[in-house]
Amino acid sequence: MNRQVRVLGVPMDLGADRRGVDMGPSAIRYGGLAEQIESAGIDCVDGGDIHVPRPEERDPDAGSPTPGRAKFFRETKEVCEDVATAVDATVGEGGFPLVLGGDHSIAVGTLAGAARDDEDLGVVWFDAHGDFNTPETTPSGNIHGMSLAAVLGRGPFADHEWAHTPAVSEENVVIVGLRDVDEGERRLIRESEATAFTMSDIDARSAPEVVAEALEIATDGTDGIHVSLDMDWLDPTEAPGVGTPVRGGVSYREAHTAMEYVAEHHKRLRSMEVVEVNPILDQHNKTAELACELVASAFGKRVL
Ligand SMILES: NC(=[NH2+])NCCC[C@H](N)C(=O)O
Ligand SMILES: [Mn+2]
Ligand SMILES: [Mn+2]
Repeated sequence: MNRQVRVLGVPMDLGADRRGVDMGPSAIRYGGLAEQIESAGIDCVDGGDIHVPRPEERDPDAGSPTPGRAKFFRETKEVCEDVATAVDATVGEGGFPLVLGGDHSIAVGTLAGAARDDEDLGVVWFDAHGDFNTPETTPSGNIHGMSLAAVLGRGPFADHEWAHTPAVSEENVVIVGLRDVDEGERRLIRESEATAFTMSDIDARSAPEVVAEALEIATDGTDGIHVSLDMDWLDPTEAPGVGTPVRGGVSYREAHTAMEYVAEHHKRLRSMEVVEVNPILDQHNKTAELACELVASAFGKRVL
């Protein structure tokens, strides 16, 4: 990577059921983010945090297209618009936005800000989950389980300009590491043109092979790629500090190798986010520290 990295914290917990994920950005900074990025030989500045409404300022049903089925819709929109503005400015100045969550709903803002009207953007979504629910299919009403569907303009998100990012086409979207999918969400993923590599694919073919293909799909015919790293992609033994852990995730080494492959595409890399770190559920900040290490690998840090 040859650009200056600008760190942007988003202490967002509106899109998730588990309070504590709002402390993710501090935990990641405290876990040594700046040092790790600098050890990869990359210049880094901290752009501070985006404001997230306090609990007493929130209304769970305001603005939701289906009341109760997309909780904190209005507040999520406001935060994502601010994230988009900051990411857009960073990209515009030739910097590289690294967005720290917070829950995965912030991806809506990151992608809106990273995208450019006349360009196509590829997305690699490292996650145990598809985040492909819509307000019609969600079992929880939590927007972090809908963020990818929102970006793609699925269901009622089609009518919401802040969420739907037309620069991202389904054929350039790849989910990697899928192992927990809801009933209605399964149908949406199957019918979509997005590619989903499950943990079974990784078992059968190896993580490096699957990740290499995912990057190929996301870069093929696009002008840049966004990498979205949900820490629950990893096995909970490595990353216990997440709100929705699922057994059977990738190992520590597989995750590093994947990020090393990401680094090989540094010229196409437009933006990255690391989400779902919840220090309240963590063990001695292990998950946040791992997040910092993985970022360094994605930015080119190597063993030798
Ligand atoms: N970004 C995440 N951790 N998403 C978890 C989503 C869980 C579940 N599929 C839901 O819709 O609520
Ligand atoms: Mn996710
Ligand atoms: Mn997840």
